[in-house]
Amino acid sequence: MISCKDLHVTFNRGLPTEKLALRGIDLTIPQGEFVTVIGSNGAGKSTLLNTIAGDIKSTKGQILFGDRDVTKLPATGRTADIARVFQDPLAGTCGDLTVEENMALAYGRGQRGRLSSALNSKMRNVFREQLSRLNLGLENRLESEMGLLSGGQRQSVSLLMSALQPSSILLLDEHTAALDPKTAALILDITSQIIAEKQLTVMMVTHSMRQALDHGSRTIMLHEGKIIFDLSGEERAGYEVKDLLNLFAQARTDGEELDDDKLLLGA
Ligand SMILES: Nc1ncnc2c1ncn2[C@@H]1O[C@H](COP(=O)(O)OP(=O)(O)OP(=O)(O)O)[C@@H](O)[C@H]1O
Repeated sequence: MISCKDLHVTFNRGLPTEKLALRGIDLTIPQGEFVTVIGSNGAGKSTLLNTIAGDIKSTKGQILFGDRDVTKLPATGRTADIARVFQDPLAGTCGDLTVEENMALAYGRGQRGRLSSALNSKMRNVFREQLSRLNLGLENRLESEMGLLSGGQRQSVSLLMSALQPSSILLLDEHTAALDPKTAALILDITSQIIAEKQLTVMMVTHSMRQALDHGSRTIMLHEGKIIFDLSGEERAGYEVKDLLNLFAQARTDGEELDDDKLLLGA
């Protein structure tokens, strides 16, 4: 479970460039729930994920994993709980290492205290089996340098690496945005399979309202550092993209319109 209580983040505090990026986020995600996160540019989506991961320090409020208060814990103290996949396929893997070496690093996280990062045939079999799920032929490229793979192939491996880790939380920050539509669909499919198999608690940021409604069981929308709606259950099941746009319009009492082309075009 992830709980954020009155979470605030201010960048450049006290400077003319001060920016209130999160303004009191109250959010509880039970273990095993898959939440999609939408919002216009600069709404605070990445800041929220990065603060939960410990890369950004909150200025006020609390973050709990289950009943454990992790607010003051640095990112390194949270890596056992969290797996992440980023928008940039280069961000989650090491280009100079081979596919199997990258996967061994993720696998090693789950086997602490053992000589698990030394590659052996059992591990290679696990990696081959995982990679064959992708139907990209990567099970035959264990010894290829990661840097030689395409963006989509690399993102697929990042995702499988998150499944090899022992973590219970998966944070996906627009992880299909840089991919072509066919590869993006494949990655989303594998994402859903991994989430279901591991019963992960998931936050997936997306600019596509359609994707946000089609995946997971709950959708939140951020705007100017606040959650402006939180949809789940039957209400969400009957929603279409136009309904999300209407909700956004209703939440903006000042009549402001959504002017994020990416969000709208990615409908
Ligand atoms: N390190 C930083 N220093 C100063 N301001 C920052 C920093 N990181 C983010 N911001 C600002 O905080 C606000 C929220 O940014 P954030 O990246 O979380 O938005 P986002 O919803 O992920 O947007 P996008 O969809 O464009 O990626 C923005 O105004 C952004 O410019």
